[in-house]
Amino acid sequence: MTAPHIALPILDFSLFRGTAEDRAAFVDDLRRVLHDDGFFYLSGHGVPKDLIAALVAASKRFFALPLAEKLKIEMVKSPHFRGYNRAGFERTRGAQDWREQIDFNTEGTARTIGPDSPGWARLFGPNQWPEAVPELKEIVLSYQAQVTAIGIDLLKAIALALGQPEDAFAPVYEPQPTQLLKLIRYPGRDVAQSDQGVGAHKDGGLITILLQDEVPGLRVQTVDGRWIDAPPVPGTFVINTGELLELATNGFVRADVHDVIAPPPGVERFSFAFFLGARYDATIPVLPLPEDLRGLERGLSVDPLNPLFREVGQNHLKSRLRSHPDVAQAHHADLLAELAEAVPA
Ligand SMILES: O=C(O)CCC(=O)C(=O)O
Ligand SMILES: [Fe+2]
Repeated sequence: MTAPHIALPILDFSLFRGTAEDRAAFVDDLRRVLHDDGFFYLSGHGVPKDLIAALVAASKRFFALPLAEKLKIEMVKSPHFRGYNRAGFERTRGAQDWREQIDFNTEGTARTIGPDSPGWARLFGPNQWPEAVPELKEIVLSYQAQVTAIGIDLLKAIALALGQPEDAFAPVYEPQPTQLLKLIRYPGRDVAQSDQGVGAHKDGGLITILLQDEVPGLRVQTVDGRWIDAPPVPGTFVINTGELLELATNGFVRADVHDVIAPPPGVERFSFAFFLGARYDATIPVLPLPEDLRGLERGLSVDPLNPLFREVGQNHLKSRLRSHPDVAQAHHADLLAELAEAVPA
């Protein structure tokens, strides 16, 4: 088998943590990549190999459990959109995604909800942890902490690349960013009822840190509309910028459309997607880019079927309600009515 062609750039994060000269070189490369590509591989990230191996192995143990065991933590039991979903139970633009997954977010306690609480206040709460794979909790919390630290460092590098002070994004993520982590298994095309592993979409947060196991399937749409493959490269993460960064930079930073094609019959694919997002009560400002970069802003592409809100909590809640109609019906029917008014079908 020949090695897959790697079309996306690879950046070495150890440079950003190195000498002043290395750091400046990393930031220069990053500026170009953010504008031209929106997606890149990150090597030299420093997350221990053992922790990654433990996460992959524990996740595979979970997905190999009998369905009844996995359903003990089914997402529909959680008003906070945490837990397990069977393949075909999540939707992108209304069409079924053929992947099973567990969603975790920042471990917390539910807020008391009153008539004046914003809808997004319902998103805070505890995760659901599988009793049958008890080690998963410690591994997930430790991995989540590691990728959060990388994401925050990357946001500092991005701020510098945009001619801002390195803490320019701190007001939207401090003291507690959202930390959505999805452990994902894509069954082969013998099980999937279409080739949609996950349908074409942009990620909604600030930055996504994706760990791929061994099977390819991720595709990215380039600025000229072509689709390119982003196969796994050992020792790297795939990084992509989300819609909040596109909003903050008036489109200087690309948030690329991407999808996942279901694997061939009999083959399963595993991936681990971490979405670092802003605080739910934050509003995304437009950064004052330096003159030379401002000339390269692309503006925002407005999709009437998927309006983007600068209010982070409202944005995130909208995407959760649409992706998980079963959870929405079971716990948030009142919010669905409001959403229908805001976004005509
Ligand atoms: O599984 C992957 O490789 C990517 C998943 C993805 O794009 C997402 O969950 O937003
Ligand atoms: Fe995505």
